Amino acid sequence: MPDYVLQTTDVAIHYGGVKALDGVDMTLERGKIRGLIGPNGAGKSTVIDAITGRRRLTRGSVKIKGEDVSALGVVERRARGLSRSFQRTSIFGQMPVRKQVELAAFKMGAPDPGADADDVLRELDLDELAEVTAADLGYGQQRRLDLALALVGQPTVLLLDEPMAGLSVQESLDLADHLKALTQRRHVSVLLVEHDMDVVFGISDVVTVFELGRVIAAGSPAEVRANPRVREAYLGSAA
Ligand SMILES: Nc1ncnc2c1ncn2[C@@H]1O[C@H](COP(=O)(O)OP(=O)(O)OP(=O)(O)O)[C@@H](O)[C@H]1O
Repeated sequence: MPDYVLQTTDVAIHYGGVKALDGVDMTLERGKIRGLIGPNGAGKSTVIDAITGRRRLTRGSVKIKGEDVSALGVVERRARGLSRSFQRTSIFGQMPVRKQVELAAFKMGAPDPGADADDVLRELDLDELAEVTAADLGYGQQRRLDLALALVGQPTVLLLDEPMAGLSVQESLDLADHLKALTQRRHVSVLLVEHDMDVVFGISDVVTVFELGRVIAAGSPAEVRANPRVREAYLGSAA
């Protein structure tokens, strides 16, 4: 049986009459990247909130490493190896880069927060900026700092909500390369919500396509690209 670090079964989140999610089955294998795509309002961010425990499920279950965590809160799920980044940056402007990464590592329970911070900063090419105040970083560097904050503490599963938002093409490709290398080196599994299709199809092992709160396709990037329903609903004839 595959080694699933994450599994959602029949997950539904309804807001009154709005079915933000309705019957989502999804898995994530260890060390793999699953890209989540779909039009605005399809339910991608809600899936992340369902997994982290930020939103209560109307129906269904979420498992981390085989354990049903549906009844657990955000902090308890974090302690089980779940980490996330946000669409909007979560950095503290006036604190130097290394200090806040070390603080995040400490909060995540890393045995040696300083060493963990140094490791992650090196892997993301931020080590030379360690003493710079975060507010003085360029936007692309701030997005890398966001990723560093989510990566410390050796999470098992990383949930990334539009990590490339606002980056130039070159910056996106650069961050994508780092992300791919990091998942392999750190054996972390990633759920990646991202509108940049070149990034999603370039680095994901598997891709899930959402529409109106439901999964309309899932498979390898090549399978998803070739799926007629996906081409019609989302990618357009040029895909
Ligand atoms: N708190 C809420 N109350 C009511 N409806 C909500 C709430 N949060 C989300 N929704 C609705 O749920 C649906 C899914 O929203 P969600 O933000 O998950 O989509 P998304 O795929 O992440 O979109 P985007 O790509 O624009 O970020 C939308 O119809 C949205 O309006």
